[in-house]
Amino acid sequence: MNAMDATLSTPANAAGPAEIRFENVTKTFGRMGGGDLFKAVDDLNLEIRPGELVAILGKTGCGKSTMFNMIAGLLEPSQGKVEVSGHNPFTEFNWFRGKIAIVFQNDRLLPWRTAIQNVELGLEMLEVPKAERHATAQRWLTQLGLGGHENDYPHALSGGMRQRVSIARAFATNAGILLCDEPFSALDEMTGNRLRAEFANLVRENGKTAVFITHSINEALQIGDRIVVLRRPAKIAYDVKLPRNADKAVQEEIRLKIQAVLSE
Ligand SMILES: Nc1ncnc2c1ncn2[C@@H]1O[C@H](COP(=O)(O)OP(=O)(O)OP(=O)(O)O)[C@@H](O)[C@H]1O
Repeated sequence: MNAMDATLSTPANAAGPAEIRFENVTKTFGRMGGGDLFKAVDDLNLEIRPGELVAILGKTGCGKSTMFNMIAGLLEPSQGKVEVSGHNPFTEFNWFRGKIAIVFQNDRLLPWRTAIQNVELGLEMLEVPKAERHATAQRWLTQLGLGGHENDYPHALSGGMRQRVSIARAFATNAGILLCDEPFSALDEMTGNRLRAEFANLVRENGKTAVFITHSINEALQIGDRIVVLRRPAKIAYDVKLPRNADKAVQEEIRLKIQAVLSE
């Protein structure tokens, strides 16, 4: 199978209407002190289906975070439309409570709360009763291999363990959509590889839709059902669906194509 064929294969769990949709989206920013508007996203069209794990790859400053922030409802498009589950994430911010979870590069744990209290945080905000949120947090910490560390404070945990806590926190809220901004890039290679594989399995087993921002072609190949490469300002330069367990030759072909697109 060549990369061309790979674009035709759809992940088995990706179906139905788009969960995340960018329709002719442009985002411009005003420069400090006036002057011309700066375009970070340029007439972007993108549809992500339920259950897809999409790696978004692009050079620094190509608008990945701007896209991410529009999905999360933190930024409004200057033109065009962003829809998530059929709703407008910017104007219907309250509707999205508990429906989107974010995992950042930095674990963003609260240092004065234990691991389990950090996982419970999102559930507290959703007003889940105490006993239920405790049991849910416990279950996700155990699932992430942190049984026995529930009462440890973040400073007592390694970087990989802290990122496990933040992943447990994201899954515990039961949000259907996960937004991940380079969550493993600050970890050493072995820890990152292990956690990346576990994370991808959890996303698939739990039927989540995930958008995963990365700078790394290897990471995108390892994790994505689909890889979207952006040019600057953000516009799709290449969009490929990866067959599950793609063989080395297919991966290599896709890697070369991504390298070529990124060097344009
Ligand atoms: N609030 C803002 N005001 C002005 N310019 C901004 C703002 N936010 C982002 N930009 C600019 O828009 C462009 C895209 O930024 P963005 O952070 O989305 O890129 P990125 O692909 O996530 O970058 P990186 O890979 O370095 O994280 C950059 O040139 C950035 O300087």
